Order: sequence, then C-alpha cells, then structure tokens
Amino acid sequence: MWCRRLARLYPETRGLVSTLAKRQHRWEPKLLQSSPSVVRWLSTAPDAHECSWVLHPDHFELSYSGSSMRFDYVWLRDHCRSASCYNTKTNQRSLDTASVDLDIKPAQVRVDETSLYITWPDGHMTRYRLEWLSQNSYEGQKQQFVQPRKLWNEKIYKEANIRGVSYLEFMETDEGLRDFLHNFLLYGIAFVDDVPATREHTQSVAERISHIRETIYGKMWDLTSDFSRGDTAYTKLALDRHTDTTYFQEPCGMQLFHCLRHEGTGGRTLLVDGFYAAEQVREHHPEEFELLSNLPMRHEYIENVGGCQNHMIGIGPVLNVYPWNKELYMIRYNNYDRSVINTIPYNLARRWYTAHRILTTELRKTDNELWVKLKPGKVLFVDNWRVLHGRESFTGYRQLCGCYLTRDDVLNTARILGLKA
Ligand SMILES: C[N+](C)(C)CCCC[C@H](N)C(=O)O
Ligand SMILES: O=C(O)CCC(=O)C(=O)O
Ligand SMILES: [Fe+2]
Repeated sequence: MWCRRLARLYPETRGLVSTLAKRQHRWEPKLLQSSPSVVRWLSTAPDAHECSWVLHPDHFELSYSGSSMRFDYVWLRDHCRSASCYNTKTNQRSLDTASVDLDIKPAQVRVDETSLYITWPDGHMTRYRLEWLSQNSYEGQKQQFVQPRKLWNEKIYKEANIRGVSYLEFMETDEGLRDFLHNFLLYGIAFVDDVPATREHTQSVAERISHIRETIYGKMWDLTSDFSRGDTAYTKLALDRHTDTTYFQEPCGMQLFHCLRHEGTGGRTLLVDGFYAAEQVREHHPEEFELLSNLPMRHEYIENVGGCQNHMIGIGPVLNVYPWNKELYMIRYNNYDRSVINTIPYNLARRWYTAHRILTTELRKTDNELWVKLKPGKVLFVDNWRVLHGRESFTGYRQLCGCYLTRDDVLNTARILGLKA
C-alpha cells in the first residue's frame, strides 16, 4: 500500500519501484516468512536522489543517487550516531561494540527522502542520513582515491610550471602554506624560495608545517662529506635514487633539504616520481607489480662510526597499496639499505629480482628524471613515501641541512587547511 502511495506521489518512478519489488521477493523469501512485521517496501525520493532499498536476511541494500551499496546489520548498529552511541563533542564512539548481538536484525525500517530509520529489537532507534551512508559505504570508498595525485615524469612536471612559494608567503599566510601543501600532495615535491640560508630558518620552515620527527640523525641534521656518520650520504659519491629510512618500521613521510653552501662542481639533486614508475609496472607487468606489493623485504642500518652506534630494521614490501582500492600509498626503495633477503622462500627469489629489475628500469628512464641544483635559499620538500631522491657526485665543500617530518603530521596540517589528504 505504501509503495502504491509513493508511486502515486512520484509517478515517474513507478517502473523502478515495481521492478525492484519483484526482485526483492526473489531475494529473501526467508526474511519474508520469519519477520512479517519488517517494513520492506521501496521508497523513492524526488529529483536527482532517486532511492530504493531492500532488506536482505543479513544486510540492507541501498540504491541512492545511482549507486548501489550494501550494509551489514551489525555495521548499521555499530555506526549508530544517536546520543547514547556516539559522542559528537569528541567524535568518538560510546557504544560498546562487543555488546552487540552479531546476528542482530532490525525490527523496523523506514526510509524517507533524506534518511533511513531503524528500530532495533530492544527498541533503540538509529537514524542515518542517506547522503552520509552513500559517502561512507565501502562501494563508495572503493571507487575513490584516498589522495588525489598528479603522477609525473620530467616533461609533465616541467610543463605544469609550478610556482614555488616564497618564504614570507609560506611563513605568514595560510594561503601560502595551503598552496604549498596542495602542490606537495599533488606532486610529492615542493619548494619554498628565499629562505635565509641558516639551519635555524630551515627549522622554522619545517615547523611551520608540523613538528619535526626526531631520529637517529637528531632533530635537524647536517650533511657534509666528512663521514661523520657511517653512511654513503656523508661522502662525495653519487647516490642512486632511493627513499630514506626504509629501515624504519614507519619510514619518514617528508624530508626537507636545504643546501647552505657548495663551493665546487656537481652535486645536483635527482628526483623521480616512484608512483609514476610503479604505475607503469602495474599497467605493463601486473604480476610483477603484485609480487613487489606482496613480498616483504628487510632493510637495515648498521652504524658504528665515531660515537654513533645504531641498528635499525624495517621490513615491508617495495610497493604498498591499500587493500580496498589498490591505491599506492608508499614505495620503500633503497638498494643500499636493503638487507639480506630471508623473508621469502628460494623459489620466489628469482621472480622478485625480475620484478625489482623491471621497476628499477622504469625508475632509471631518463625521461623520468628531474634534476635540480639546490641553492642556498631554496628549500626542497620531498614526499619520502613517493618520490625518490639521489645526487650526483661532487667536488669541494658542500653543506646541506634538513630534517624529517612524519606523514601523519603533514597530512593533519593539510586537512586542517581544507585539503583532501
Ligand atoms: C638525510 N640524512 C643525511 C640525515 C640521512 C642520511 C641517511 C641515509 C640512509 N642511507 C637512508 O637512506 O636513510
Ligand atoms: O647529498 C644529497 O644531496 C642527498 C643525500 C641523501 O640522499 C640524503 O641525505 O638523504
Ligand atoms: Fe637520502
């Protein structure tokens, strides 16, 4: 009867209503028999947000604005936003999920133009806005990128003609910081210009984004070719493209480089978008992409130089993708610091090396290389979960300073400024 009433109210959707009503009978005869009291009709909303729904024995199916979504009943109970289940002041759940019957089913369901209303067997009422459900469904998330990015090779990056933000804009305006972070999130690299060439000013630039991640290199680090630390970085040798701190369980998210002085030749910085290369591998060699994203590799930093004794270990795949949408979120690539492979059986070793070779070939294509000469005043920020850096060998005195930031903290600032991150 209700259905007919709705069909009268919105005569243009009558066809849809009757088709779905038939399917619904075919889909869950059990529920029809066992809970005759459950409201099972289909509802439609006017204009663009056409909506229909079906109660299945173990889940609720919703079609809203052209997309179809399914919600388990336990999920619907657990996400209840009522005052006793959810604290809107703290944005935290108060409901004890463990107290919910895992076989819970609604006693009553009603849908109007904007919302779904559920009454549970104990009388508790839950209301969801349909818009909220559609934004928070798995089906919706699956089709979305967590982070929108522009993947680049040299040509793409140069043609994008991205303007570096100036020190003053960056330090003193929210727009400056937001523009900077926007570029950083899209491209995985960004520059701030006209920074006074001191360690202290570099630190304030970093702290404008968030607090610094203190590591075995300290808070701010200095880099000269004095071999003061037991790592090739502290020499004049060339360094092939790599990401840093692969030997941490959580590699650092962002790295800053500021060249304070260089009297000599060479020493240019190399930047390569690891995700651009990885996506080429995904497209042309899907099995190898799969191997690189599944097989864990050990990375290690063992230092015993001067007064420094360190032993760090980080294990994880080269390519890291979110399980629900397969989006890349981190590349861990450092052939210097990759340790003994003892995390995979012998019969996968050759296949892993083949996959690694394919990725390396991609990363080494000259078209993918962006070379920059860092100068005093120009601070480079690198997304160390995405963009690889390296350097040309050099002569003379060269002094860099910089620091690391944690990815969570950088993204936090970006979100507070209204960016999708
Ligand atoms: C940046 N800073 C000079 C402090 C670190 C050098 C660390 C180098 C190390 N092999 C790695 O790739 O993590
Ligand atoms: O010397 C450089 O330009 C960079 C060295 C390096 O890879 C690092 O410090 O992480
Ligand atoms: Fe490095």
